Amino acid sequence: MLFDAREAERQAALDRYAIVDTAPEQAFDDIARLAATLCNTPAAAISLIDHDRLWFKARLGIDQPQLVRSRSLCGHAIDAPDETLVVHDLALHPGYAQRRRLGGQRPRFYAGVPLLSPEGHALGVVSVGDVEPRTLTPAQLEGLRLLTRQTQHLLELRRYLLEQGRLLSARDAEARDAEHARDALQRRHDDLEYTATHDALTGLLNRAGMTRLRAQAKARGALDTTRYVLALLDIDHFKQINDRQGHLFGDRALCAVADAITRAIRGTDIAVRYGGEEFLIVLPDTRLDGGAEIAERIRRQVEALEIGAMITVSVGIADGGPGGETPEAVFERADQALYRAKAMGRNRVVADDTPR
Ligand SMILES: Nc1nc2c(ncn2[C@@H]2O[C@H](COP(=O)(O)OP(=O)(O)OP(=O)(O)O)[C@@H](O)[C@H]2O)c(=O)[nH]1
Repeated sequence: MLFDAREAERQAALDRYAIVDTAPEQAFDDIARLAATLCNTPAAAISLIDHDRLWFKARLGIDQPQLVRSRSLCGHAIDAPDETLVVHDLALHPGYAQRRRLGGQRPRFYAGVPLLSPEGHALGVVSVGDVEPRTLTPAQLEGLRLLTRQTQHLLELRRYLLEQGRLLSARDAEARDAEHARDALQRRHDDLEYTATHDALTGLLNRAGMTRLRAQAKARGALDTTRYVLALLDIDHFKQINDRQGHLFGDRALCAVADAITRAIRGTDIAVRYGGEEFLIVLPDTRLDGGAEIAERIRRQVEALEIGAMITVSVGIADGGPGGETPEAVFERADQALYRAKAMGRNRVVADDTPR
């Protein structure tokens, strides 16, 4: 039971390196070659004890990529993790059931240094082997131990780099999530801003949108430095249309008028659904006669609409420009002109002619 718990901890320690069944790596291969050169043996290996097998991270002169754990010599690493095991002649130790083949021959000589984790768990063995019985000099044994220590450092470095890679990708994922959240928030903000500043029925700017636009320096500049025309457009007898044709038809008529306005103006002009059936059109860089032409074009287009009932509009226009009058005063004059258009019988454009 105690053994099971210790073995589980040992296996968990090995698993943290995520190294078993990975591809060969030059640094580990180099250490195995150094061990073979140092000890003058035809075989050397860096092996890891994984569940019921011994898996070679690096091997030189060994035919199989892994061994059955119970038939390997690795048990010594677990039984005596601080000791180097040297078996001068395996043939004299029938207990060591050696199935491993070294270049097709049976191994006779084995020396292995346990490979430990910083907490002292036996992860595997750095070993050398030969097909002849033999021994190692004290210097060779010491060298093998030093190479084992280097392997431990290499394992730690490898685990550290893996961990850093994992942390980096986690941070990248977090940054991506934050960016998505920011984008979603921005989209939500844009949606709310659009909803707040646009009329849901016609898609034109609403009064709040117009106010927001007026507050923008660019729009203020356009009205302060160039001549412009304000047009106030009102659908005639709209109450009657609603009463006779129903509210849904009334809504359709409002959309059709908004479309007619949008079709008649330029991209730099501004159309606003100002009230229920009242629209404000701002025509920057325009003189009164030009504004009257555009207003007349809209009026004709509305008159020509074929939506099931005749619709007409009355339009009052006034011009403004740099210096003197505020846009509010120009608006007031356009409103007066609209009033006169209504009074003169509707379905017409009236330009403000107040002497100034
Ligand atoms: N269907 C619909 N009707 C609206 C909407 N907003 C305002 N109205 C209606 O528009 C009508 C406006 O009526 P009035 O202000 O009396 O003006 P009018 O009937 O157009 O008369 P004149 O402007 O004098 O030609 C009212 O009946 C409102 O209920 C809307 O979004 N949809």
